Amino acid sequence: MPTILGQNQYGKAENRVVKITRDGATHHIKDLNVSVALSGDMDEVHYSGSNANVLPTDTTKNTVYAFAKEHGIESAEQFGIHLARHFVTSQEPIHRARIRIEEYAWERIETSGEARHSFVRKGQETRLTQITYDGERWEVVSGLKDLTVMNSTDSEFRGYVKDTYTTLKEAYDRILATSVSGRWRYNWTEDAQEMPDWETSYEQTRKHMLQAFAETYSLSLQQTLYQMGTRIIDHRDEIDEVRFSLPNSHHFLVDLEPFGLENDHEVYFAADRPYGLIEATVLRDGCEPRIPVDLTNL
Ligand SMILES: O=c1[nH]c(=O)c2[nH]c(=O)[nH]c2[nH]1
Repeated sequence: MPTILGQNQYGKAENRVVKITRDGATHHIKDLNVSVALSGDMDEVHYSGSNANVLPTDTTKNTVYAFAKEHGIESAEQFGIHLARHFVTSQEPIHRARIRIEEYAWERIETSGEARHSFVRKGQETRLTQITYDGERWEVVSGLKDLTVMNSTDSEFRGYVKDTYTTLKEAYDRILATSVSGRWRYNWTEDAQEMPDWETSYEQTRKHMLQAFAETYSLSLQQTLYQMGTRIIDHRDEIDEVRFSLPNSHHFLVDLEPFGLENDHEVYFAADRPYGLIEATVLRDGCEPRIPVDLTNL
């Protein structure tokens, strides 16, 4: 049966680009997911396998990252227009470019200090609680999940163990990003104490967690986690135990040198997996750990 080629397009999908613009101590962030689809004179690559008209999808990816540096990201629309025009006008066989962009919104975490490089993703988190009562004892464990936060500086990771399989380069200034899953256990007992104001307790616990994340100069995510837990225990008398499960959402600096561009901690590739997973409980001294080790069981 003879066949003919119908509509076709190709390109690199879901290029996760994070652009940090540093204005002194105030950083600005643009976080995009950019998909490129090109079409034009592409019959031959399908019919005979000739790649003579094919700009590699790998190149379309590099272009996204290089343009983030060269032209900046003022808006997703402006960035998409730039890219689409580039592919169609610079490559004769390419007649049409479709650039799809998802943009993730970030809000600044306000802190008491001068630094303005900490952000929380908008509209993401889910608040949780679990209440257990056996006729005698109450246990209230509350928490949250999917609270995504980022520090665009003030994070290092170095001085770690190096064995035969270690290739990781020491980081002196990296992005620290995570999606917080946390649970905290209340010490409330019916007879002994007035009931906490649960709404205020949640708001304040969340606030201390975010501020500790923002204000800790991080030597590891483990250290940041411990600071977040400690800040809660120190400020909230009604809480005896905090457990966190923190994925380390890796952001890799993109090598723009092959394009003659310097990347001074500006353009990052946001990887979704694999990720480090850092988990720990922080306890008020003398209290028993009761939050399960695996938070998915709660
Ligand atoms: O904060 C970190 N803690 C680690 O244990 C670790 N391991 C790693 O490869 N990167 C990091 N980062």
